[in-house]
Amino acid sequence: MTGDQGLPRLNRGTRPKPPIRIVHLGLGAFHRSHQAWYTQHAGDAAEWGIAAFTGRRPDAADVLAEQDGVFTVVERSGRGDSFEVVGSIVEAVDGSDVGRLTELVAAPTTAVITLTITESAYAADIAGSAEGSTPLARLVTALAARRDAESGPIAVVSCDNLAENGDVARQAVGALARARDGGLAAWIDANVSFVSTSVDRITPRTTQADLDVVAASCGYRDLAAVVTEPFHNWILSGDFPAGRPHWEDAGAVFVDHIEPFENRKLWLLNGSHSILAYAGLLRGHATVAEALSDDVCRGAVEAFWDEASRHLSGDELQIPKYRKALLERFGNSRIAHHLIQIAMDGTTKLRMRAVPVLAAERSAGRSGDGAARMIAAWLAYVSSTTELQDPLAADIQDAKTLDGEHRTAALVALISTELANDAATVSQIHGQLDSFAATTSHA
Ligand SMILES: NC(=O)c1ccc[n+]([C@@H]2O[C@H](COP(=O)([O-])OP(=O)(O)OC[C@H]3O[C@@H](n4cnc5c(N)ncnc54)[C@H](O)[C@@H]3O)[C@@H](O)[C@H]2O)c1
Ligand SMILES: O=P(O)(O)OC[C@@H](O)[C@@H](O)[C@H](O)[C@H](O)CO
Repeated sequence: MTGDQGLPRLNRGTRPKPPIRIVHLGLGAFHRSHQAWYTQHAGDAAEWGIAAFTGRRPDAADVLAEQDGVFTVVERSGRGDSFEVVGSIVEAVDGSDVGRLTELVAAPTTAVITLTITESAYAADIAGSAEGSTPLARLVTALAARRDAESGPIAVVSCDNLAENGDVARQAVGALARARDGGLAAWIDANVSFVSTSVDRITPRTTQADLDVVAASCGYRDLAAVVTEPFHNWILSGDFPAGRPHWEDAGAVFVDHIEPFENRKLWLLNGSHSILAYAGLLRGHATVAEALSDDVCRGAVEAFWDEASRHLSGDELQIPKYRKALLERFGNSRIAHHLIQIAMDGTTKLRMRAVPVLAAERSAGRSGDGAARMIAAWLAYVSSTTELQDPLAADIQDAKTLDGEHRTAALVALISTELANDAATVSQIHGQLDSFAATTSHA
């Protein structure tokens, strides 16, 4: 029992309600701590309201709608918490309400569509979603309405942890549009700008304990609060043909070439997160901070970083400083970032976090042992559990019916067929399976 039942519920009160000019798909914790926060901190925030749609369930929209869209961002550092009410989301909608999505995307006043639909949602859509119930299928329906309304060009901004996320979104949306109507695909090609971004702000799932802290500290009940680290970063590359908020006022950076920044973040931060997730869970840890304090996990992270750093060139990347900052961010034990959350959807994530580094090291004539160990940790982890959330969960279970190196090859194939076809790489990964837990069985 939280003891906060007598407190008033957070509501908008006299806070301004900017007009909707941004539509967001994937109303999760990260959208609230990142894009909504940046929009609130733009100098022209009064002109930019967000209508945010959930992905699979209405819950987050229901809770936020009860608060007229406002919520608390708790910035949690090693020293303490600070609280800020964010009001940039002005409408929270159940994602299944395609009518409202269509209406908003078709409006000429809407200029930007942002996405945090998870990495797997792009692949699922590429595979085809005839029933139109996935976020990108809904987006294509809404873009068709924008074309019909002659409301002009618009920007789609992927904020998911994917390499070249703008291009991935373009291809997925394009494939879906072509399957429906070639004319629509051509219109999208000519009128929709797909912006690539690198997004960063560690934001774990909110817990009841977090909500209790907000109630005790702020004197109101907020069921949509998010807890995040003070650090925030947003690098964007691409055009905004209908305008955008002045996000640079909040620290966003616009660049011509995003790839080095994307790789730095995806490999050094997300890659090491994956190592800590699988190795840490195998070794009995629950959070990032706990896993990092284990020398075996920390050693695996450092070895992977050494390899990845060789393929991240350019003074502007400031790799030593970035690595040092990551150790501090991961070590913030006041943020309970649960490894089990990071461990989800491993097949999709490792394709971007381990495979490119392993391939680059191999091409340079080195072993790529650090990257191979990330894959080995994933393999050992999926072998040790039946509770998996992964788009290829059924294939993982099938592969687990095999033994020894056959099993390893079958599991590696779910991440990269090229690696799986290379017997030396399969043996290399197989040989590392016991790196993290002697008790795990891979027979
Ligand atoms: N949380 C972070 O620290 C963080 C940081 C950087 C980037 N991101 C990116 O943001 C994404 C979302 O993170 P979050 O913390 O908000 O997660 P979340 O679980 O809180 O929210 C994700 C949203 O996407 C929807 N969704 C999830 N899977 C879906 C699917 N397969 N199809 C359709 N909709 C789906 C959910 O319903 C929800 O609306 C991540 O996958 C990642 O790509 C997160
Ligand atoms: O969000 P995911 O599931 O892609 O990855 C899990 C974490 O690595 C990720 O959320 C990081 O915390 C985040 O990318 C930091 O900005």
